[in-house]
Amino acid sequence: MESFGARLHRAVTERGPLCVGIDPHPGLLARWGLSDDVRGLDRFSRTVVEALGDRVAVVKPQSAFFERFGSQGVGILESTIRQLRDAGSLVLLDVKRGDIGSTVAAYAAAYLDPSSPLYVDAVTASPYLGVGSLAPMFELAAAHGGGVFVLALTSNPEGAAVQRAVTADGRTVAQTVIDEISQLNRGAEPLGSFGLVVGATIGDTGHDLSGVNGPLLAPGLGAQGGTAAGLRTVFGSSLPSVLPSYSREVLHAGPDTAALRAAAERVLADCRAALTGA
Ligand SMILES: O=c1ccn([C@@H]2O[C@H](COP(=O)(O)O)[C@@H](O)[C@H]2O)c(=O)[nH]1
Repeated sequence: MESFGARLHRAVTERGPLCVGIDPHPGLLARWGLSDDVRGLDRFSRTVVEALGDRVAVVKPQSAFFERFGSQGVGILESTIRQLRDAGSLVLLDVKRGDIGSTVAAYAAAYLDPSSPLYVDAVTASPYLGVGSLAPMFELAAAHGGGVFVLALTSNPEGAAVQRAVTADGRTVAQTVIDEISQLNRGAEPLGSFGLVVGATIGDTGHDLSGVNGPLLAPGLGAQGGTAAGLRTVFGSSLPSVLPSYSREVLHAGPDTAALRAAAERVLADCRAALTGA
């Protein structure tokens, strides 16, 4: 079974370092001339898949925007996941799950077991019940070639108070998360399957990401004020592991598929330049 890290490495090599989110905000549905209901949600998601599914390395549906329509919305999420897989992009479900270990095992079964209707390539997870509580997710991901991206230093301003608090051993909470994920990726080639979420908005915080050996998902670009040029300040020598993530910045260009593709190409060019220094 090929690992998620290896599959991600290949996707980024072939398609470029870019993740685009599917975030059907009510305002975006209106901007696209769509109704704020399941029909609008379905049209929105299909349009993004049609425009980007065959060219972007990773697509990240934001589960919240599907869940708000109940079971029908979750049904559309399931079909969006299938369409993305058929189109060839990796699917990272942004669902930020976390709980006691026995419940995490059920979340793992929901998203990382190939027999589940919501099976995806990778999920986002919250470490605030302890990184160890996520072990069932890490185990199922490893067994089936999946990935898990754990929140470390999030893009929102409120995150710092918790994530940068200093623990008894002098490390920040975020650094303890970073170090535990680094352990999981030890020796993995070409890239570990366990990633971290580090916002593109946070500036230079002095955290040590050098040992992660896994993907660093960088949301916060565009609408939240982060810039491709600023990635160097946030990630320093870890830039080659960064997977930049945009949602509204690209989605604002829709519903025209050519315009969505052009927006994705523009941000990808910015990111390539920022990540390679070219
Ligand atoms: O630290 C984080 C973690 C996750 N997100 C999610 O990414 C997208 C960002 O959307 P934009 O429109 O590009 O701002 C969204 O789904 C967030 O829930 C994040 O922003 N920051």
